[in-house]
Amino acid sequence: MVLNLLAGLLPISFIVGTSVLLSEISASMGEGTGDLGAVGTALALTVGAYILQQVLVPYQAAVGEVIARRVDGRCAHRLMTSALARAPMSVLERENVMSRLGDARDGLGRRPPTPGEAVAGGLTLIARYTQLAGAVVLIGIALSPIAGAVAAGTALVIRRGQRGSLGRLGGLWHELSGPRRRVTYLRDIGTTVTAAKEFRTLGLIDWHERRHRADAKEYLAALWTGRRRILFWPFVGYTLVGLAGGSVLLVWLGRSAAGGDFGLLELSVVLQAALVAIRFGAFFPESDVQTQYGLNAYEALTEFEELAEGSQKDVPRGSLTADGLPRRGIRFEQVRFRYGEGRQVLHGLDLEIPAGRSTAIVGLNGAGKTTIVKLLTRLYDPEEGRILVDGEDLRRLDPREWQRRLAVIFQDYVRYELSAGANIGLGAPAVSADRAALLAAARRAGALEVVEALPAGLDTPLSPRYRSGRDLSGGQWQRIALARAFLAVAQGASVLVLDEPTAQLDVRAEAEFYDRFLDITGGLTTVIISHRFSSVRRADRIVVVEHGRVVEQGDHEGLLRSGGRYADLFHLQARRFGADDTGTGSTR
Ligand SMILES: Nc1ncnc2c1ncn2[C@@H]1O[C@H](COP(=O)(O)OP(=O)(O)OP(=O)(O)O)[C@@H](O)[C@H]1O
Repeated sequence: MVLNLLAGLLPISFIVGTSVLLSEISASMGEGTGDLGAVGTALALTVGAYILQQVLVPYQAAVGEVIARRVDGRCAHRLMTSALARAPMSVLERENVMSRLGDARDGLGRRPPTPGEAVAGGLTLIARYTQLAGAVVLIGIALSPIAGAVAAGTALVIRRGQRGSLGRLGGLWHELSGPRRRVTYLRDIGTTVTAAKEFRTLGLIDWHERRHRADAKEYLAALWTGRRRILFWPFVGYTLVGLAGGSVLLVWLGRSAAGGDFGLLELSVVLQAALVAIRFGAFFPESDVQTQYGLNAYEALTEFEELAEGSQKDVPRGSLTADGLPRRGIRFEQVRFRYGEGRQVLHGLDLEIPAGRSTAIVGLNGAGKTTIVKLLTRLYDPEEGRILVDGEDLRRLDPREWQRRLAVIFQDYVRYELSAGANIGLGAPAVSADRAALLAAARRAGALEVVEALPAGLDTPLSPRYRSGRDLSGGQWQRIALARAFLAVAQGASVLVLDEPTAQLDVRAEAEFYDRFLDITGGLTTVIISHRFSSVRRADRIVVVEHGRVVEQGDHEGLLRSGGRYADLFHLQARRFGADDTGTGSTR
């Protein structure tokens, strides 16, 4: 408050100082003799007020930053304690409460400027530099060209100091991105409803508070030490340059005026022009932060584009049509694959997926089942070996066309915060407005009763964050996702790939799903992935994957008879889940 009071009063002192200065000079000019003493006092008052004002501005900014951090910290703390610990869950899950919680969370996030703001801020520099050029010309004409050069030099040196320090600050910001992400993550997770459930039941609220506080302290300490290192001494240095240049100009001006070298008009012009030049050392709120940080985002964007596009060249983009494929089948031949520099996931995998039949891929966690789907969908390509579709290398097919032949539901499919209809419609955007098609797909997937129980049927938003929105249970979501896949099938996809399609269904729904599955998918090429052996026994072919290789394949009866890995795991799971292990009964 004191700083701000002073910041308000100093410009007034400055006005008084300059007015006294002008009147002293005009009086001395009227008398014909220059009273250097009176002019000097007025000049000292003016310059003093000006210097103090310049020095106060950074303090005002620094104290402002401390206040902002403390108030934000306090608000974030209040938000987190209410969300995590105090508000009853039933209240937290209400649409209007969630929406206010989201607004508060978003409002507390520090948003760096965008590249667009950098461009807009950069344009305002034209005004600043035009103003400087005009001021230099005026000083040059009214006082002397050398004084003009001093004004220009001083302005540019302090400007460079300001901008250079800000640039180095950008580097520090980048360096601290890891710790900053951790603090932001902890703050955000502390204000989400899902975390609130776990944090309460696991008793993590105190842990979270301590962790957030400690991480925030560590991050801010590093940020502020770095800032002081980067900003303080350069600021002192450049300010001294500014003061020296400014003082030279003002003293020169005072002497010339007092000596009667020029009149009131010139004095007023030069005084104001000199101040424009000196002010060039100040921080430009309309452009500096914007151009610095907005460009950080732009640099990250271009670097990302280079990396992404550079590596895109390595990915073959085939052009053969995938229309009607596969007619005979898909074959993985000696496929080897690893994610990035990680360990080998597929070790020479050979796999047949006959067209028009159902293939189940079973195996324990981490065996590589989902990886097979990612290769089949061309999200990745094999490191060695190849995948053939009717004998043609998958890499030679147009990838978009091939992907349209597939209807895939990944294990971690997305639960879109859109209406139930849109969630199903995303399976085939071309018919997403066709309600009959959506309902038919829902019926096929066993999702019709889920849709019908919703207050606005297909139009109900599937998120409690919207008015009259509803959340679904895990199993109900899975049926909606299945309906999405069936819509794609109805629109021409011929390979249906389901990764753990029943993982979240209850036992009865799972049994029902598999009992009906073969009937509703007759004639399609289907690939079902599961780690539950009993559920896929009716598939035409069962492939057992272990450590990235196919270790056994055949039908259920044959695999049981051979007494190998499938039989072992099937019996083990059957005993564990209480299922009838003769291969004919249903899950109890
Ligand atoms: N994006 C990835 N980056 C690095 N490694 C990965 C990635 N995805 C999977 N892996 C690794 O690849 C291996 C096989 O994973 P995959 O998801 O194919 O197994 P899975 O058989 O489908 O397992 P689950 O039954 O648990 O779903 C695992 O060891 C996993 O850690």
